[in-house]
Amino acid sequence: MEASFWHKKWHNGETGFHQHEVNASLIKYLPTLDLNKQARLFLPLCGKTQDIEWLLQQGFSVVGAELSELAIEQLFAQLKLTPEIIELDNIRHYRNGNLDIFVGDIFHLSAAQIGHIDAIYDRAALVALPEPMRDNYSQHLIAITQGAPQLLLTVEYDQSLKSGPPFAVAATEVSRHYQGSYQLRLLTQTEVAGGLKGGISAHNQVWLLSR
Ligand SMILES: C[S@@+](CC[C@H](N)C(=O)[O-])C[C@H]1O[C@@H](n2cnc3c(N)ncnc32)[C@H](O)[C@@H]1O
Repeated sequence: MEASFWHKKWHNGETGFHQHEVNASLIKYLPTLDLNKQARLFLPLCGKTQDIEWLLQQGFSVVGAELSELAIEQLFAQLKLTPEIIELDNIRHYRNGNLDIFVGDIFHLSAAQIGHIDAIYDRAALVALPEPMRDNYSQHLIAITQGAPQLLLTVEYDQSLKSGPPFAVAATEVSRHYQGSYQLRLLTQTEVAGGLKGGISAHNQVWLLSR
């Protein structure tokens, strides 16, 4: 997906992926990461997800990466926080208290900029990217977080029936990206009620990727 695709989506308010409730799988399965109370979580391709506010309320530090500055302006407004904005090479750092958001292309974000990460929460990030980008994304994610454990949400359906995003990511693909760095555990698989757009049968999966 080109950057222009996402900028246009945010500009036109076509953000059907944005959930108005905290993600139920995050609440249910976050304890499987066995984090301490002050842990620092990374949300790649974070948008303006409500999950950020919930994680901050639990006492965690949150780090995000997002292409759209509009999304992050909306996020800080939603949180009623004023960001300090720092210009870095190729990326802009919005921060306030326990919240750090890097605005720009995640592929420009370095391990030094992101700092220590205790765990990754990937909701609608891996599945937002077309297949050729997913190989680079998964390896980059491991590299900049030193292989921090992950809670990973994926969706599986017949890709020939619909184009992404979200893209179908099968269990075999999750293994291909991550089995070299993690132990993989499928925590749950549930049918998408009513199917994806157009009623296409689909399943959501939640993975725990641990060391
Ligand atoms: C499907 S949305 C998911 C947003 C969020 N994770 C959520 O659950 O609401 C994907 C997001 O990734 C952002 N994005 C796409 N490509 C990106 C990239 N290369 N670097 C950083 N963000 C990117 C888009 O702007 C979009 O907000």
